[in-house]
Amino acid sequence: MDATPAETTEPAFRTLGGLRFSKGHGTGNDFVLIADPDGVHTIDAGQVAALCDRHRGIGGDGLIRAVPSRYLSEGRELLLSSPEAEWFMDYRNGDGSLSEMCGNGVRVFVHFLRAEGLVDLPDGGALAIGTRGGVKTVVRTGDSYAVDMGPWEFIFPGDATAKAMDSLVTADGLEVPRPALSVSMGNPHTVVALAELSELEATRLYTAPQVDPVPANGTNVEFVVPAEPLVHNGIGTVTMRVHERGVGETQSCGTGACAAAVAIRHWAGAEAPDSWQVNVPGGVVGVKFFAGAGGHEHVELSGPAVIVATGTLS
Ligand SMILES: N[C@@H](CCC[C@H](N)C(=O)O)C(=O)O
Repeated sequence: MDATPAETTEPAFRTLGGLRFSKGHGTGNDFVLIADPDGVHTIDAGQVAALCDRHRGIGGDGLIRAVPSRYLSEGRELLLSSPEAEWFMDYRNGDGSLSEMCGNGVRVFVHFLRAEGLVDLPDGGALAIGTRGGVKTVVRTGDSYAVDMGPWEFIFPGDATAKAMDSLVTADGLEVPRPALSVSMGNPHTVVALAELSELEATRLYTAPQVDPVPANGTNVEFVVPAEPLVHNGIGTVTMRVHERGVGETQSCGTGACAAAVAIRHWAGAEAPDSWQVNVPGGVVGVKFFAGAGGHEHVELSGPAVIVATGTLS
């Protein structure tokens, strides 16, 4: 019987051979990172999915290409009003789809730019980053980063102050559909409150939760349990699990943590604090609300960033 010679290179990687990559994460939300200072590496959706494959690729929840903003049409548009946003975070989900924003990703992105020697950011310094969700300013404290994520908004129209929910979510392990609130952080989120940690543990996220009505471009779904008591020393605490659009269940989601804090603060009413701790399976991130430019309330996300490896694609 003739033996078929074994392939030594995954087909999707062939045109990427020799490309350097890093692997990094923010509270367990992990990314393949590629520096493209000359704007020459087009990585298509199939290649992103192959690189992010956990069995046959490097493995990651998403892929981030670091490219000067001037090489992308979206970046050039941002440069008109924010010339300081020299670097653009070209983010893809693990299935190759685009998302407007990634909160853990932007922290890891800045850490990667530093590690590659592409920026010099002193402790306490700030860096403006172009993203498909607009320009985000990132402030460094050691190897932790705080990101001005900009304003939040409810996705579905209606009386914002009166509404407690605007959709229903069904997931394996939860007996009845649960009320939820859909919040945009540039990308879409639907936040479901559960009463007990045991319910959060019982929720199975191998398959995508069903959301009705679903936001126009799909949604990330966050399941959250408020701490008891909710507020301690002026800080609110919630525990969260997330099913991400274009990925599946992840260890953490920065924009999801912001959306979770928005929803829980809204449900808690006037006495709710502006500072939040969000516990996720991969660690802890901080969320703060503050008065931003133009009289809009902004959300700040803070947390660590880690680079674990660098290598070269075969
Ligand atoms: N994990 C990210 C969000 C990544 C994008 C998301 N899957 C989407 O499609 O919107 C984060 O940390 O914010």
